[in-house]
Amino acid sequence: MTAHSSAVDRSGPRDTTSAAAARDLTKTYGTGDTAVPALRGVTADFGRATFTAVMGPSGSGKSTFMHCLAGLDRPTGGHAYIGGQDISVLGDRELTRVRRDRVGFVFQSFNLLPTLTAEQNILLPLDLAGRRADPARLAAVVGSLAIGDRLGHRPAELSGGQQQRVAIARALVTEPEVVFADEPTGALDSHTAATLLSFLRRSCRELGQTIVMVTHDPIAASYADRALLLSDGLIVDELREPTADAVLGAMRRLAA
Ligand SMILES: Nc1ncnc2c1ncn2[C@@H]1O[C@H](COP(=O)(O)OP(=O)(O)OP(=O)(O)O)[C@@H](O)[C@H]1O
Repeated sequence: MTAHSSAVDRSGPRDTTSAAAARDLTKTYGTGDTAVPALRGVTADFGRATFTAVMGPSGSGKSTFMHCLAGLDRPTGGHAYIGGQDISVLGDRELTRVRRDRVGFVFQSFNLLPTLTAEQNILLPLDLAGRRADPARLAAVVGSLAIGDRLGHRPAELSGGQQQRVAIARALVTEPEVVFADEPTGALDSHTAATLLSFLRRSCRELGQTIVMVTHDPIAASYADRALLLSDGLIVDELREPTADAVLGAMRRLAA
């Protein structure tokens, strides 16, 4: 069975236009007495051009969920789909290609290469894939992130917020099916974080980018279209157009 045909079998996402999807995803670390069930059957759809925040208490499985969905880690059971393709059945080389060509990543620590300029960092994933940048896409991403006047600078010459904007541009320029962001504002002050979250929201609206963001911060989650709440390896709540207060209330109910 090819990876493509497996995406339309009965266990596949009902809505094959989803940018990403999870079906009954499970992940257990370790075995026997030391086994830790980090995901216990997570099903979710991430529609195209939507911005979802994944929230939950520490240890609830947020990072594990993102890693399994993005092909950074392998689930123990269930299926993860990127653009309708079941990535849980892929071999290592195919999975590497999916991560390189179809997924973008933004991490708390920016992960820029210090010896490269901002522009070289942004174009690095395309260079590694032997692809050329679509000039219109590059201009749209750079314009949306307002970093046009910083392209010749190296990371050390940029503020934290500017570095994270470069990292977001690097994630967006390949036109990935989905961008996964893990605590993208965790290392930034609140004002810089707000600017960055506005950029993420705009990239969703203006560039049609699908974004899945793991965060602890109810204010960060309020920039998303939807917040999924994880607890003990399961999705236990979903908030549409979440406000920071609504997210805080849902988190408090969870803690209680
Ligand atoms: N490599 C690992 N080996 C063993 N257990 C792990 C591993 N990674 C995560 N876990 C466990 O799996 C559970 C979920 O962890 P995960 O990091 O996904 O949670 P999280 O919600 O992202 O937490 P945090 O908000 O603290 O980052 C926790 O109980 C954690 O201790």
